[in-house]
Amino acid sequence: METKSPPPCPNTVTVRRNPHRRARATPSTNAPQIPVHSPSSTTARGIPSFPMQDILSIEIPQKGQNNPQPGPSSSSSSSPRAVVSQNLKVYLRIRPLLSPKISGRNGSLGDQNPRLRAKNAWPQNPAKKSAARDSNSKNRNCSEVCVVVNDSHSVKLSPPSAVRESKRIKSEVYEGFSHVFPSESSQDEVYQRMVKPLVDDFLKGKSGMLAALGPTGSGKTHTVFGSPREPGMVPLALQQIFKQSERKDSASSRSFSISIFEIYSEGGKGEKVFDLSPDGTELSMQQSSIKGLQEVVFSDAGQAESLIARAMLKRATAMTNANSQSSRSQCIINISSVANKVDEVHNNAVLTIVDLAGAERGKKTGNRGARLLETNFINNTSMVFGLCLRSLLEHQKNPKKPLQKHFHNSLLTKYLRDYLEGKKRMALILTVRAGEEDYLDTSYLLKQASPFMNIKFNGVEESSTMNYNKRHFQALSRVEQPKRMKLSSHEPCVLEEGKSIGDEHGLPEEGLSRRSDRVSYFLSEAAKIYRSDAGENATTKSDFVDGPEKERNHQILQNFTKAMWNVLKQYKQKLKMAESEIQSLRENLSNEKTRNLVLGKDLEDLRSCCTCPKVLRGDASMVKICSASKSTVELKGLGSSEVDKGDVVHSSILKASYLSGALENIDSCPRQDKDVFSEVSRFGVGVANASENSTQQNDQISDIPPGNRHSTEDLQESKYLGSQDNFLIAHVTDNSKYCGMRDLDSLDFPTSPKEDVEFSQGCSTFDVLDSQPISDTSCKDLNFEKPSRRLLPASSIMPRDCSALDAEDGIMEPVEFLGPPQSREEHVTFNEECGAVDVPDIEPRVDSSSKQVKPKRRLLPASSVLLRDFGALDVEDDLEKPKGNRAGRKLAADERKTTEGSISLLRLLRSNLHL
Ligand SMILES: Nc1ncnc2c1ncn2[C@@H]1O[C@H](COP(=O)(O)OP(=O)(O)OP(=O)(O)O)[C@@H](O)[C@H]1O
Repeated sequence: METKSPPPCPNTVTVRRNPHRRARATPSTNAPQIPVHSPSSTTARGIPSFPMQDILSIEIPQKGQNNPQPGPSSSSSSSPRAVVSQNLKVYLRIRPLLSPKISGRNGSLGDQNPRLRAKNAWPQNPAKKSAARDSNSKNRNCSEVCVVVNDSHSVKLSPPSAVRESKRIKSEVYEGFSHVFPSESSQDEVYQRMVKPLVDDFLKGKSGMLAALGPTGSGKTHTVFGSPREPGMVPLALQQIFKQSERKDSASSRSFSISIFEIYSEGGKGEKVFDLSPDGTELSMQQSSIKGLQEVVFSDAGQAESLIARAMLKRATAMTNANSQSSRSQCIINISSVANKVDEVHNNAVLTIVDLAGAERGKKTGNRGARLLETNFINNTSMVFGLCLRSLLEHQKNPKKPLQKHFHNSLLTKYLRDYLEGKKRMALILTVRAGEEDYLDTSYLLKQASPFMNIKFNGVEESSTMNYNKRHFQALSRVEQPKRMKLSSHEPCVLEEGKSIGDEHGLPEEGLSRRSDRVSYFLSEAAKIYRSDAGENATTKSDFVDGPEKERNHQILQNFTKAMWNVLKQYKQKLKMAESEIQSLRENLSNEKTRNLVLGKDLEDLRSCCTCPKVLRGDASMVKICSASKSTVELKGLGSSEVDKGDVVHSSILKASYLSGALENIDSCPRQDKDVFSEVSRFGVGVANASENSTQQNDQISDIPPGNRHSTEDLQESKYLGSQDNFLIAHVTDNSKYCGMRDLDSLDFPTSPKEDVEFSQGCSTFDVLDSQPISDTSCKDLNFEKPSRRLLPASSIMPRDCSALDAEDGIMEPVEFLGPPQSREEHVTFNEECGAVDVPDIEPRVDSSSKQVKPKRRLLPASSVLLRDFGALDVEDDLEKPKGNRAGRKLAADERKTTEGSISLLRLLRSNLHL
């Protein structure tokens, strides 16, 4: 280093990259020495100039910006709060101009060696020679060095005189560097200031990255890897890592792994990733991670260094005019901490060091062909790298400006995406050569990279810590996974655990259902989580969080746990309530069962006491007799086709449907139905049959027992007014004396359990199910004696006048069957005055259990109206009409014909009754 100040350069212009600062306070007495090369120094030789630059840099701490004071302490970032708004650290290292000795070693730089130049110089006139020597020595001082260190944070870049004069380019000052390492800086000094803080952080569990940028031959590889005599940052870092690790007791001794790979474009044909570790092969990249990358675990620095040395031998290099051993690839080294049970808190931190291939200019390197294509790849990667950082900077300046996705454009930037997007902390080391001929490269690099020092890592530390904690938690979860599975698969263990918690909190443990066990399990899990979280936080936060924050986190966790506990308590309360509800329901059920048994017994007793005919026993038939006032009386009767089963009360009364069908099939009917038929037959009433097979039925009338036969033999006409399922049939007998209840003889008894017969006005209650034939025309309370019979209240209000059922008068009530006996309730309606009997739809059915019940009850008001004045009807005409819809399928049509049928029926009645 020269001790003389250079002559003042009149054209010097200071370019400020950072905003101007205010005047500073009085400089401290121990201010750093003014750099001897300071161009701003206009003072006389020997008098140091005012250390303005240094003072400015000392007092420039901006809000939210880390103090760029040199020294390990400034960047140690021991306090995470100081790191939160840290700026990107950009260091600058100036490669020394090669001494003759060194230049001899490096032939490619021979042109820089004055001695070699002198050697190759043409023989000159001694006078001229001495003049030239003087001139050269003067110019060399100025032109040989284009970069001059202003202070530890700034440099002055001076263009070569030729360029300065021709292009009027002025000197520029680049400031704001975290530290400028002058050419005489040793590797160790660089390490101490630049890398040691990163390694310290790494050992504390924080990831970090250092990338070396610079033109080819500027000393990146030298800085990163060094040489055996001058080990670089990687070997020094490894040494520190193991030194620090060895200092700790054996219990906490940690192991580390190294992965080293390169991204290379062979002949510029496309990027490839090669694993540089022993036995490493070509790799592929997925997203931002490299698949199959070997991580070599090592236990001492020596192993690691030998691994690095072997990797360097594998790395792609080539000789160029600028560098005899120029790197042709981007090399990435990852040093990772390996999981250790004792020291889990430091897991997952990665220290990444990147040695980029130096930007090249073809003119300078002399590369051609494939080598030139490599140059393109190298320059492209450098450019993309710079674009990513520039985009990040612009995004930070103006958040509205989206972060560009430049990282997609190269594998290196893809891999380093998190760093290039400001998600992880990184540092840059710019290497430059100070030679005159390096001015353009140096200028380009400084212009490109100096703004990067304004990149901030706001909140990165926090997020880093969070990510770290998250990863740590995930790692713990992964570790704990088998344990939990084991617990869940071995329920006794879980319950035991829950038991202890239950004991602790007074939880019930006995007599609880499986749900309660689960609650206990959840409680125990919650307690476990709480305990593990509390422990984890205790260990994790102790490293990163100071008192108040720790206290706050503790509060949060405590509150969360309280809330969770409350929820669990509520759940327990609900569970208890549900259990008591279940208990009461169970009690109710048992009560009901007992009651049911008693009732069943009573029923049995009643049945055994019952003396009425079987048909009546247990039946729940109903007869509804409508009065003029529409009051209905229901007679419940009796007889159950399912008596034997004892569970369904089968009702049966009058079923004026499928008499024929029933008769024909009477033998196949259930016993009780047969009884019904026989009972009904005593009424001796001819009734219509609505079944489709009426012809057949009529043919088989002869099969009817004599006691019943008269009712069907007297059939003069059977008119089908309904379909198979819904019909109205009128039967008229010659015997005008058949009337009222006698007519019911011909009704088909439904097998449905419950049937109603409604009588119109004038009918009293009558119990159809008397075993005796009804001879009394008075329908007053047709009360058939039977123990199980129940009269509905309506019966009491029934009119006593049952003129409509005057059997003496032989008034045959039209009987309407309005539907199949689907229903267990059927109605026979006797219309007012003339007592039209409206019987609900009855379907011919032999087996009562085979069909669904479908009540269809139809009252035909039109019929009753007509009945009042049926003298006006032309009965004869209707007698000529067809006998009904035998097809019986057109339900709707049949229903429409009901009125018609009624009319016909009335006509028939009229003719029969000689009205
Ligand atoms: N600070 C330094 N002190 C002594 N020698 C150095 C220094 N920096 C670089 N050199 C030497 O300069 C030569 C080129 O350096 P190096 O290979 O590290 O450059 P580079 O930037 O990696 O170039 P490339 O990008 O082409 O790989 C090497 O021989 C190296 O030993």
